[in-house]
Amino acid sequence: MDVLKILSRGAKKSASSRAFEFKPAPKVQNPQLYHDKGLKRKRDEEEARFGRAPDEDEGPSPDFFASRESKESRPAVQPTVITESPKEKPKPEYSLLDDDEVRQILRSHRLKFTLLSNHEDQRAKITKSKKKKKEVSKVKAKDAKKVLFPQPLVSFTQLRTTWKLSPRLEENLSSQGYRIPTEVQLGSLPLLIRPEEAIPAAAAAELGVEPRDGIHFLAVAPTGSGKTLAFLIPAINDVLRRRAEVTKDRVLETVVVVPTRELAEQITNEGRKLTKNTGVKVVMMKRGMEIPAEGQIKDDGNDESSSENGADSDSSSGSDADQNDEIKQKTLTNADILITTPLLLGNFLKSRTLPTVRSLILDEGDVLLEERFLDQTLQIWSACVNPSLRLRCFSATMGAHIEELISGQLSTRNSGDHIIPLVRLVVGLKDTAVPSIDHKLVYCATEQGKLFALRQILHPQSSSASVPDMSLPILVFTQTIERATALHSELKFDFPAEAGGSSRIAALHSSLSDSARSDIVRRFRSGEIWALVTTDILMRGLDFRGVSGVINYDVPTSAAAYVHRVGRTGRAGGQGIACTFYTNDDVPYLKSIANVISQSEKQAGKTGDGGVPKWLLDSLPKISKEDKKKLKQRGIESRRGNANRITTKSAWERRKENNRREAIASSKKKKAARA
Ligand SMILES: Nc1ncnc2c1ncn2[C@@H]1O[C@H](COP(=O)(O)OP(=O)(O)OP(=O)(O)O)[C@@H](O)[C@H]1O
Repeated sequence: MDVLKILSRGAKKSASSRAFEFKPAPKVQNPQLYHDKGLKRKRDEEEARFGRAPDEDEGPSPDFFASRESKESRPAVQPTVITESPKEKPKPEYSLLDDDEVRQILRSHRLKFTLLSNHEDQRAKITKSKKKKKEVSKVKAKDAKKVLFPQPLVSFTQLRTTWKLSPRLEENLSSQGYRIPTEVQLGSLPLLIRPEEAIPAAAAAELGVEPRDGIHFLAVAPTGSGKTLAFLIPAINDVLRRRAEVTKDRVLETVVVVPTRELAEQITNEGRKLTKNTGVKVVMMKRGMEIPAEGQIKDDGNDESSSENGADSDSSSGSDADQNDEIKQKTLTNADILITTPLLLGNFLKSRTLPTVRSLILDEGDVLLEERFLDQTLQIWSACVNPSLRLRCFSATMGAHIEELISGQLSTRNSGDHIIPLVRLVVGLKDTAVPSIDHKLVYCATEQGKLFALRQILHPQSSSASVPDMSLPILVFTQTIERATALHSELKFDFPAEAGGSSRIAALHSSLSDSARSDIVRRFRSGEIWALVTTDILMRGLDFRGVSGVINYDVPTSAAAYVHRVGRTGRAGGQGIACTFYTNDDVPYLKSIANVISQSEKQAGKTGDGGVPKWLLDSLPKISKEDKKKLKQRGIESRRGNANRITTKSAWERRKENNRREAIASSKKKKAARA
């Protein structure tokens, strides 16, 4: 093994490996996936036009978020109050893009908005007519008319000037280094912050919708395209806006549901950065936590966004305070925004309701509405009984059945004639594509061949045509916990002591304790761990900025799983490589993955055979629906309970080899020191 080669790819500086530098993630110049140069010029003009503060002679614009002093020193301004009657709606005091400009921007960024039906009668009509094949095309034609062209966000500065975002929130965004909105942010933010302005009145009237009371929203956008900010910014702004307009009391306003605790932790951290000095509190749901009933805890006026669980903040004086203390001892979550997994909140809820929640966000919504989480997600949804509840659902993949389920659920919640529109945004041409990265399919004759190929990637000794050149850190996905553990044991002693030894590799799966999982994620983020072996537990939503590559040691069990796994690299416009090993056992199931690769390359405008040669794509067999389902549930059958096939040597042999290696290294060191 070429130790020097390994060391030169080193990670975090440590006492033992001071000489090795962690290879930084490539700088992201532009977080957008789709933009053409012609349009960029156009957008620069837009930025010049909208990215400035309003001129004085334009008159003051209403500012709900201005500090008390500045509000007092200004002449009284009538805020843009959302009035009851649509006729009385005041005109916005800023100019918006005209229809042609909007269409041009949306098209060139490949953003498509559709108004979906969530009205019982309409849905019934569509279902009925879908049965009659002849009428399907009519329905499609009718649907095509429901394309929307809402105002896009041309720059983050425009959030403040045009969309009246809280200045503190805007400051926090800016201090985090966000400059240019990504496509999904460009499309969603105006619509989620001020739908009544983002959808032109004429278009709303033509489509028969009234966005004044908000919209339900479904967004499908590539992995790593910034969906988290697209839902967090409006959620935080809603809290600030309510505090400025209605009441300062802290109530649980938004619930964000995500499939794993790692993702909950990540979103909570992101939320806390954005809410710094705003007084908005983002809390991650933990075991044993309770949510206070409305009015149980009064707002203490502190900025608690940095406290761990909300139970340890100072309280106000008097009897309320005593009562609060008592309640807080039971670790109540005194939160504005709660981030949770379905199980944690579901366990707390039982038959309770969440009457104050106005916004339910399902991040990775498709998986939350699939069999595994469906009951708990619907339980949470039903507990959100506030008539103003708005659903926001985000993912990189979204099957048609999930959209059906959402619109069906919404139609059962409609009350009277007042129907809240359901808008879908799709970024890119197809959701089953990851255009931002290089995809490689690598054939291995045997399971041992996979191990050999992985070792070649981890420790390149000679250039090999069969495996791509990948730099560390990498994520390695296996099919089961047993296989992740076995692969980790196999590779544990591969890194020499000078490079940090076995501490450079770890395995993360659901059998570990919460604290062990958090610790591994932390060490992987910091660059201490160079190769993380895991299961599908880490495939969704996790944002490890430095990850330069993903290896599918075991083939993913669906096209969606492929999209999410490989999407852990090449994020925010960065580059990455995804390498998928396959053996003869995988060939019958490879078609859907090969299709994703081919689709991704098409979207990225790549020509040639690239990751999947045409002959392979054409020759792969199609898989039946039944087999697809079975594969998703159980994985490749021959790999189940067969973790031992991963190893080539016994643990005893590996340990012996490692000891010998370490002894040689230390004697070399001693010799060098003596010389
Ligand atoms: N406007 C922006 N400019 C630069 N970087 C951004 C921008 N928006 C988000 N990012 C960064 O992009 C990365 C990916 O964002 P995020 O995790 O929200 O992606 P995602 O779309 O939710 O991905 P996934 O589908 O995998 O969950 C993060 O590191 C985030 O900080």
